[in-house]
Amino acid sequence: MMEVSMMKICIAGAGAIGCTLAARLAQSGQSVNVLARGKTLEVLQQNGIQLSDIDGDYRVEVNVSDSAETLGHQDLIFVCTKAPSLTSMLKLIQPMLHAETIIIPVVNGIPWWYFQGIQGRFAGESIQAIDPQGLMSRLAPQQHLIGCVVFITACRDAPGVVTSTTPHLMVIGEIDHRMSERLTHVRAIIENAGIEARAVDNIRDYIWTKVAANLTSNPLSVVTKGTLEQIYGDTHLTPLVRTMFNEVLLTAAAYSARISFDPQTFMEQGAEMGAVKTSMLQDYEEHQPLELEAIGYAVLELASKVDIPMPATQNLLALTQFIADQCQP
Ligand SMILES: NC(=O)C1=CN([C@@H]2O[C@H](COP(=O)(O)OP(=O)(O)OC[C@H]3O[C@@H](n4cnc5c(N)ncnc54)[C@H](OP(=O)(O)O)[C@@H]3O)[C@@H](O)[C@H]2O)C=CC1
Ligand SMILES: CC(C)(CO)C(=O)C(=O)O
Repeated sequence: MMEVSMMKICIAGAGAIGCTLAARLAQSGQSVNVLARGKTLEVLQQNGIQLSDIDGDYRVEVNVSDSAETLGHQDLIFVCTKAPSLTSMLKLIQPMLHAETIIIPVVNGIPWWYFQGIQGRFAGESIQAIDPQGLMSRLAPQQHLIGCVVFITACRDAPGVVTSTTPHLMVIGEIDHRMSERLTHVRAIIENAGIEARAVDNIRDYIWTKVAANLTSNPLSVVTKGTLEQIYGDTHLTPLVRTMFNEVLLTAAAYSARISFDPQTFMEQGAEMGAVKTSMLQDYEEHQPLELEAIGYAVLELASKVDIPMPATQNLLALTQFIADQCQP
């Protein structure tokens, strides 16, 4: 393990991704604070975090609280909630911020800060689907943010107990595309925790890549209850998936994003992942809110700004929304 200088680190949200990160960071010698609640808070206080991943099994102690005031000022906060909980978590972490605090949202979908930190036609605009009042931008101002795309597959078996069966990769980038010293430092901290970490000057390209994957599989999985092998392999579904890929790739291209895969190869690899349920199908089955705004409606909004029609995606999102609404208590 190489030497990296210590930072005061907090994981805000102790679910599948949060526990994976917290355990790996704590295992690497970082002192990790965790902001958690309810049953997870109790379990973490009593037993710590139990993680099984491809490198082994860990049980780690972490300093955990449901009070940001108690945890105090932090240098680095990984916000690890589902997209619908992001605003409330950004409110909760306010007491932990100091002038130099870095906030890394580890959340799927188009981020609220998409038009911040860059020039161009839409510079500084809010995304209505995610942050209509600009509240998130006020709670987590641009200078605190580093963007992130997470390629970790993790499952919370029980509160504080997480299994992950794939290699870990996190891509991080400044939202204004600078290769800053703090970016290098954070990359080293993540890498030192045994998670492959890439520091990039084009984080939005990675965001589009991940959104394309999520948008073509997650909503359709809720409608069909299909697994990844069915969505990307069943000939009844693949024409629709291909059409949605084309729509999202055209939109990404209109924002000059370079996507690093071709749809055919991606679909073949997706089908090979087997009987995997998407996270959105899992949320649906657990009656949790779906990440439709960040993964779906935000993309439609971006498409309409540049006059790209996305009829197949739009129809599928409407269908998904209808099904999700039936399941609300
Ligand atoms: N899991 C995966 O394999 C992958 C996930 N992602 C993305 O990463 C993000 C995080 O996902 P994941 O870890 O799976 O989500 P989880 O639902 O497992 O975890 C979210 C955690 O946030 C906690 N939380 C939410 N609001 C609060 C709050 N106000 N106070 C305290 N805790 C709070 C939840 O607590 P509680 O349990 O009490 O509700 C939960 O423990 C999502 O955007 C997801 O799409 C990306 C790639 C893969
Ligand atoms: C497995 C994958 C890539 C499917 O979109 C995913 O990230 C999810 O389930 O949310």
